[in-house]
Amino acid sequence: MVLKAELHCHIEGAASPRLIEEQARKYGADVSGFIRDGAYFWHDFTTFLSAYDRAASLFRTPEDYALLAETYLKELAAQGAIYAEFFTSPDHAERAGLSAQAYTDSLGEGIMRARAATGIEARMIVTGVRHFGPEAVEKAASFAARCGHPLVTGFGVAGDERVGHPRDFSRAFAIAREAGFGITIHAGEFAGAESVEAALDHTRPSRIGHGVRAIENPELVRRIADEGIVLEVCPVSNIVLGVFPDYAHHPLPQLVAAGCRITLNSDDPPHFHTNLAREYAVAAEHFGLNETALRSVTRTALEAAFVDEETRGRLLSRLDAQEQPA
Ligand SMILES: Nc1ncnc2[nH]cnc12
Ligand SMILES: [Zn+2]
Repeated sequence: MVLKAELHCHIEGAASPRLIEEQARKYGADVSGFIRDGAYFWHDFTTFLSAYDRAASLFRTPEDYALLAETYLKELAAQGAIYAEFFTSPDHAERAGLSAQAYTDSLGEGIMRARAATGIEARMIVTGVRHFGPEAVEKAASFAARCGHPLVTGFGVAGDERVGHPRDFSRAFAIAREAGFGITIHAGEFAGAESVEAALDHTRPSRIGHGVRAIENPELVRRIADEGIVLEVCPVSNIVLGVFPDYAHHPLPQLVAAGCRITLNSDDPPHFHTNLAREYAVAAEHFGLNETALRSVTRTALEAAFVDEETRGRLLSRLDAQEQPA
């Protein structure tokens, strides 16, 4: 099995419907508005985001979050992943009544449990939510900068790309860069190439969440390739959310052919009926990536990971060891 790595997954979006139903029973909440017959139920990006918010509201204690992170990472390790970064959202935790610090510490506890059980290495990317506004995003960046958690190594922005403009978040990203965090921003998913270009210009990320609609502007694709910006591509998410009509129209092969560095990610796995193994299988089946190409996707993820060089070295040699014929 090809060793894998995931850089783009929202921890609240990784909660299975079953876990949400358990939480709903625990807190006496009604989830019939967004879960039916054991599956998430929404019909577009806006109703997906509201299902996401409602699911997130059912994680209210440190143990809830530790269990969520531990469960997600153990499942990932079982799919052959040796490394994972996931997006955290202090805003969602605070809206559920938990402090950002307690939230982050308990997710960190889940990471340690999963690492003890499976060896998987994981880090957290604190994110601001675009449609919660610039002040909220700046607050998330300031929290990340002062939280001092050793497993928080990145800052990003997610949420509704149709709201606001990257220039609104340049101060938040300056705070995060100042603190030495890796920088990634969602762009080029529900807005076009101009949104990706603005994200590059105003937030200077080393990675872009999705970024796939950069394909609309060949100049921009060349810039991404030349600058070595890594695209956190989420193929199944893009099809299920209707960013592209089908895999035949997904630009991943063109982006790779143009020299862009890409990784494969599940984004919000149970919402899109996917997981990391499925993303790799889709890339093999629909984009013609053979085992060597899939392994180089994992290598790109490890090279682009927001992780210390010693850990990066250890992960890369695990990948290389798999390459040597037994
Ligand atoms: N695919 C996505 N795009 C933007 N924000 C998100 N939050 C969770 N999943 C997301
Ligand atoms: Zn995402």
